[in-house]
Amino acid sequence: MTLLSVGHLKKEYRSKIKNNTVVALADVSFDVEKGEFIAIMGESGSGKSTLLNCIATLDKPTSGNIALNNQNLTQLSEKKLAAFRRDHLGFVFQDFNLLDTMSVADNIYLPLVLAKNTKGKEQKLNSLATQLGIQDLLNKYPYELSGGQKQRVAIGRALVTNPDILLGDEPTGALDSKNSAEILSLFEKYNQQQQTILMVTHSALAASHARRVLFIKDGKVFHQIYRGNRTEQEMLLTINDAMTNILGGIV
Ligand SMILES: Nc1ncnc2c1ncn2[C@@H]1O[C@H](COP(=O)(O)OP(=O)(O)OP(=O)(O)O)[C@@H](O)[C@H]1O
Repeated sequence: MTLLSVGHLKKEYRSKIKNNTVVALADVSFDVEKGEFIAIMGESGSGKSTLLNCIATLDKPTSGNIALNNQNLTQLSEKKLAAFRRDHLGFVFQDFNLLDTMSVADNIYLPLVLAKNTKGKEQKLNSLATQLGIQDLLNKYPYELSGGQKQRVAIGRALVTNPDILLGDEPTGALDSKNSAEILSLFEKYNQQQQTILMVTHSALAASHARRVLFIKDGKVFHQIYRGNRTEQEMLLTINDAMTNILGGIV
């Protein structure tokens, strides 16, 4: 079943000062099936974050369509978009974006509180905390945590509303290799439970955990690799080959 459909997406940024235009996305089209785990790769400036921000409804495309569950997001009002983000999307960022003035538990509760949907919140928190291995951190504050711990909390906050899709912008970008591996195996675990995930990354190693990798170049989807039956190691080699042969090795 198609969950997300991106059609002929174009995004131009106009510079008011220099009066020039940057085409961040020229013509991007792809579909995401429910339960997929997709990594988006491309060299710096290729438009990965722009694409993710348009899907996240944080940025407006110049033209084209984005539909989630057949609902066209490019036509929703600002007010409806805020509710849409809250109810349907989960976000994980490179720099965690936790609120330092709130405990770990309250950070995870926050999306439920904003949605006025706090029924059963303790049970949801406890279940996530067990899966994420953060039971002992719930009364701590984000500034007391390591990067890996912060990202596990951020995943809890992203998933507490059962979002249709989990969006990650370089979710392992600020982590060392051990913590990156832990976060990626959590992504894989949730994906095995049918959580749809779309993640932007520079890292071939991170992308090798995904089931499909899309390469963005010249503002378009230039190439894609399905993992199929490849092991992570085989997928990593395939991604590295693609980066060398197709993108010139500069992702
Ligand atoms: N708000 C903005 N105003 C003007 N130009 C922008 C803006 N945001 C992005 N751009 C330009 O759009 C292009 C794509 O940027 P984007 O951040 O999406 O790339 P990226 O692939 O995520 O890069 P990186 O990997 O370095 O984060 C770049 O040329 C960038 O300079």
